[in-house]
Amino acid sequence: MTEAIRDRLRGIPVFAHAGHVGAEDFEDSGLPENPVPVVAEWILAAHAAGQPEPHAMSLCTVDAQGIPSSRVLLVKDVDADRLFFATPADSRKGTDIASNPHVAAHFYWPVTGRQVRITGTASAQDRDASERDFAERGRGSRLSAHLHRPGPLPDRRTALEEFRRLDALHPDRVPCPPSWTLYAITPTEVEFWEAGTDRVHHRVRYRRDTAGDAWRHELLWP
Ligand SMILES: Cc1cc2nc3c(=O)[nH]c(=O)nc-3n(C[C@H](O)[C@H](O)[C@H](O)COP(=O)(O)O)c2cc1C
Repeated sequence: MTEAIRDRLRGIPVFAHAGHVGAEDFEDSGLPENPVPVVAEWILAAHAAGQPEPHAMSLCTVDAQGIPSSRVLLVKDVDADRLFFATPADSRKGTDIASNPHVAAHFYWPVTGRQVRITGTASAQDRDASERDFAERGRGSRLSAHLHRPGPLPDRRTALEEFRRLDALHPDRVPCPPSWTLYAITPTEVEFWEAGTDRVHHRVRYRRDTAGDAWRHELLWP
């Protein structure tokens, strides 16, 4: 008889690769006032430690009926206050954000044993910013952005044929689809979590006060 799934799952090691990249330093060197640039630092630290796609985050949106859904997206930029991602505005996530801007984002980097959870609001950026983002994508990504269509796909061959048709149609410049949109997430809460020895993990939560311009932080029990 094969080993029960339950036993197999419970036998998988956890935090085996956590590198403790600056684990103790994060608290001891004094916590920064603004957590947003630290998210970028943690992405880059995970990249340096060999984490594949360290800039991939899950993004949870909520539809007009209050039903949540999540998916993985790549972070395109981080500035002092915001994280940026790009997607079609008429996608499920884009439609959700249009009716409810509240989002949750999440990163987990096994190689550094860290996670970051973010809550905030998402807003569409202007056409110029969206077209600039599109222009910097690779040719394959630019072409495949034109494959985004509402409704079901009859079969996979249809998508491959359409990709070849678009490739021939746009031998040089690939136009930016009108729905392609750069979004900014403005966090109101950011929680940093780092695996600690003996499972005494580190947790620091930042929240913006009601005025929205000052960050406050506190340590949380593991
Ligand atoms: C690693 C990874 C990165 C992704 N990056 C993006 C992205 O930057 N933009 C995007 O629209 N979809 C991206 N996707 C696909 C999305 O996860 C999702 O399937 C798609 O956007 C449709 O989502 P929706 O139907 O909820 O709107 C990525 C998927 C993975 C696994």
